[in-house]
Amino acid sequence: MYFYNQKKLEGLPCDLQPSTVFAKCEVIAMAVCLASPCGLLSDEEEGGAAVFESTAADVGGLMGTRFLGATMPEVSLISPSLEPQTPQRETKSGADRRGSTEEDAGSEKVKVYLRIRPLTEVEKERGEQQGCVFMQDKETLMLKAPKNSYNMKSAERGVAPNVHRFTFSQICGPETSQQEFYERTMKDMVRDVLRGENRLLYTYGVTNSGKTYTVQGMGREAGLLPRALVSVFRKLQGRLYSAVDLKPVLCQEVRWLNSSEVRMEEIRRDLLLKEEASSSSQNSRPQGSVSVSCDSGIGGLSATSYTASQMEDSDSVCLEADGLYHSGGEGLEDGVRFSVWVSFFEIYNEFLYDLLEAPPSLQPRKRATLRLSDDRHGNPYIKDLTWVQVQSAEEAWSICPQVYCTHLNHNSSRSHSIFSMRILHIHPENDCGKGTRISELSVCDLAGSERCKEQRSGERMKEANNINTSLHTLGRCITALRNNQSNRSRPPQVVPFRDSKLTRVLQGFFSGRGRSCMVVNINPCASTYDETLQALKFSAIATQLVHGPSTKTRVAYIRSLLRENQQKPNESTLIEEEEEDSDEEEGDITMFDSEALLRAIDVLKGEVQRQRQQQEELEASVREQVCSEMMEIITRMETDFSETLDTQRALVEERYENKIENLQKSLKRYYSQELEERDEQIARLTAELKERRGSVDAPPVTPAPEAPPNPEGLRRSRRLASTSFSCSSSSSSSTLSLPQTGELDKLRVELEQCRAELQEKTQELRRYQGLLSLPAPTGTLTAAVDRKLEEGQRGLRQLRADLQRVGVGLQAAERACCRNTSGERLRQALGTADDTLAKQDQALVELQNSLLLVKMDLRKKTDSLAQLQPLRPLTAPPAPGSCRKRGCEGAGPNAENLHPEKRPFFRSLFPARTPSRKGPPVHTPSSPNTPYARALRPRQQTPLTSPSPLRRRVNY
Ligand SMILES: Nc1ncnc2c1ncn2[C@@H]1O[C@H](COP(=O)(O)OP(=O)(O)OP(=O)(O)O)[C@@H](O)[C@H]1O
Repeated sequence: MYFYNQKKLEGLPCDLQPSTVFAKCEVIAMAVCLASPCGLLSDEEEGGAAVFESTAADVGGLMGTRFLGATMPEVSLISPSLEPQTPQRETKSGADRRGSTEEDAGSEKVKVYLRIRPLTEVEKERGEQQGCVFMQDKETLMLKAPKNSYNMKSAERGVAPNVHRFTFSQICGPETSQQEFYERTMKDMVRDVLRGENRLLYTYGVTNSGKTYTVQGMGREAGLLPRALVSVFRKLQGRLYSAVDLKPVLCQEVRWLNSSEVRMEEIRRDLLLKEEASSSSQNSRPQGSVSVSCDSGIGGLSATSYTASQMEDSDSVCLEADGLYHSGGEGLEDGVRFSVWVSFFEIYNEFLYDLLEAPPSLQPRKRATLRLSDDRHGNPYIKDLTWVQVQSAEEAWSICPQVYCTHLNHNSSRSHSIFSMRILHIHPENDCGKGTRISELSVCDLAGSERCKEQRSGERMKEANNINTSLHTLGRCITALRNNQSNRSRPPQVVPFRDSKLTRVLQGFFSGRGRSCMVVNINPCASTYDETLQALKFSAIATQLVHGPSTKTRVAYIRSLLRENQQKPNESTLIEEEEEDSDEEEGDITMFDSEALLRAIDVLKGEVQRQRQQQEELEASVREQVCSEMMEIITRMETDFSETLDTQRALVEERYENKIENLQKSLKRYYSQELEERDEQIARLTAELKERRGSVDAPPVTPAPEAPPNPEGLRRSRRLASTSFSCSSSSSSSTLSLPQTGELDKLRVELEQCRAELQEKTQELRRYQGLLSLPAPTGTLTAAVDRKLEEGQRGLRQLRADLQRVGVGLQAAERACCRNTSGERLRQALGTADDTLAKQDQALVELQNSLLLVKMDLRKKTDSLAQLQPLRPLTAPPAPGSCRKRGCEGAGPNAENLHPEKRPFFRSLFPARTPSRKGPPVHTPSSPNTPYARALRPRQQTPLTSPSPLRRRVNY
């Protein structure tokens, strides 16, 4: 939003792409900061200033501070060059650079000088200096924010650094004299101007920083301008063109004046000089010999009646003679005569005023404004600006200081004032001024930046706004120029010269028609620290500017263009002539006639056309190439994608097939185990039941010697193996049921044996009963036992039927499991099987209970028999294989304490036949080895467990 608004302010398009926006950020940030010369230092500006500083020091710094959220550097650094200056480069700024001003054109940085003025007496008394300005070395200045400054407040909030470092081409401290400063700054410029170059020097600084002192001077300390004038005229001594018939017009053209015009020019000059002389004498008379305000202090310059001592002093402030002067015009073109013309105007509230228009006494009350126009080459010039030919430095100064005084009194440096000196280089053979070259030296004293908030009245506020607007525009122009220079790969940015009068007037010096140099004035007072800081930031951009190509470069370029166009014979002669000229002397664009320039333009047009066509062809081929490459990439991507998709699909399918298979296997295994367990359980129960039933008739048996190895594991492994091999076919059910059927048959046979044995025993028992003539209760007991046995047999039959049903159900479940893995159906089948098994369990439990009851009855019966034993007649021979022979000592009193299930069934049933020998029961060959007895032996060791839950669901 911030940038959007700024762009609207700047008139930039708002539909920029993000990348473009970021590219523009730097410019905008700088523009925002450059708006600060108004002195309105808000907190936001301080934040923006930090952005600016980082930008100036390092292009990446902008993102670093503002956008990437990097921490604020403690010290900001602003340098004229992005790269550190090498010592080689520094040494070049000396005498070596003289005479080679153009050799590195296009790469040399714009010179920015800093001048720190000393404190005045008043300021010293006020205790102004608080150590906020340090000269680190001749090129580096350190600023440290004083306590009450805005900058310090911002620094305390962490939004701006409180120490700033600026680097300049050269820093001149308070002790630097006017002469020294002139030599460092203006001397070379004067030399270049006399050689035909255009030069601009402009001073910038806050109010009361010493700009006027630097340009004009004070008292006997002459400033840069009077020194430059003196230097020029001394160097041109004896070479001046005294006639007034050649006059500079438009931007940089010369016009031949007719006699009446010459006369008019002479009258104007006389009037100005006379007026100046009279005003000076008026000024001097009441003030006596002390003419401070208008006195240049330079010997020979002032036309006013100075005292003798002043003149002497003035003479002593003589400019140091340079090489050109000593050689009596050495370095100047031979035979060329020079005509010097001066103009002076100001830009006040964005209006141009001619300060040489007419003597003040002749001026109407309301001053006329001047208009800016463009010549046929598009160069701006001030229409109707007064140019006065001067024959000496005194004449030039006699006009200008007078106007300076007026100007100062009138506007008090609230305008930008520009003094220009045009030197016509007149060749004696050139008729009517043809081929006359013009060079120009301009000195611009920019208005000081001021705080708008201190300008309470409307007029002052307007002045300050206009000053700041023009300075802001100057800053934008410099920024745009710098961007164009530093980023040649991008299309050039439009430099907004037309946005203010000041930049439009100075445009030529920034766009190749000459060179500029900036002088920054500061005062070391703590009270103006914030304004000083802003002024330095403003100047920091200028330090990064590079001089544009000089006029000579342009001339050479035009010549090269014309050389390309040599096909036409008549043109070649012309070019030869021009080449001869060029060998002779380099000139500026005015040396070409219009035909040659038009031809050059045609060549350029053709070149533009050719390049455009080339670009179009290149673009078309690039587009085609990009399209085909993109298509290739897209096709490759499609293929890769479909391949990946197929692979993924196959993988997923395989994974799920494996999962299903595993699930089926695990289900099969689970239900096979379940079936096996059930089978075994049923078999065990059946066997137990048979054994129980058999034991009713069987004689007491000795405990089984050692239980045979549990066939359960073998059976299970056998069944598992058969299950795994038999897979899901129905054959698995037959495989499972075959051994079961055989066993059942076997059991049935054994059961029949047991039954027969039981019947035999029953008969024997009845015989005994008959012998004993037992009372009724015994018969009742026997009947109860019989009844119970019958019940047990019924239960057994029932159990068998149930078992068959369960087997069928389980087989059906097995088939369902293997055929269809549908969980629901499987669960239903399992539920049914579970129910059946539960019922069977219940029936078994009931059967067990019945057996227990039978056992209890039998025990009672046995007890009764034991009581009746002494009453039995000894005549009766013992039956073969009776209990007496088998021995049942272990079933004595100890046996009574055992659990009914754990006591030997037949021993408890027939205790009378238990052998009397002690020790563990021994399995004798005579012991009955019925299936029931065999089944009973392991049961005696392993009591029947309660029915386990039949269902263990698999969680999946
Ligand atoms: N280098 C210097 N040596 C001694 N005194 C100086 C120097 N520079 C400036 N001064 C003094 O500082 C005061 C202010 O200078 P000056 O009037 O030139 O400032 P300014 O920037 O032109 O102000 P304004 O913008 O208001 O015109 C003057 O009294 C001047 O004599």
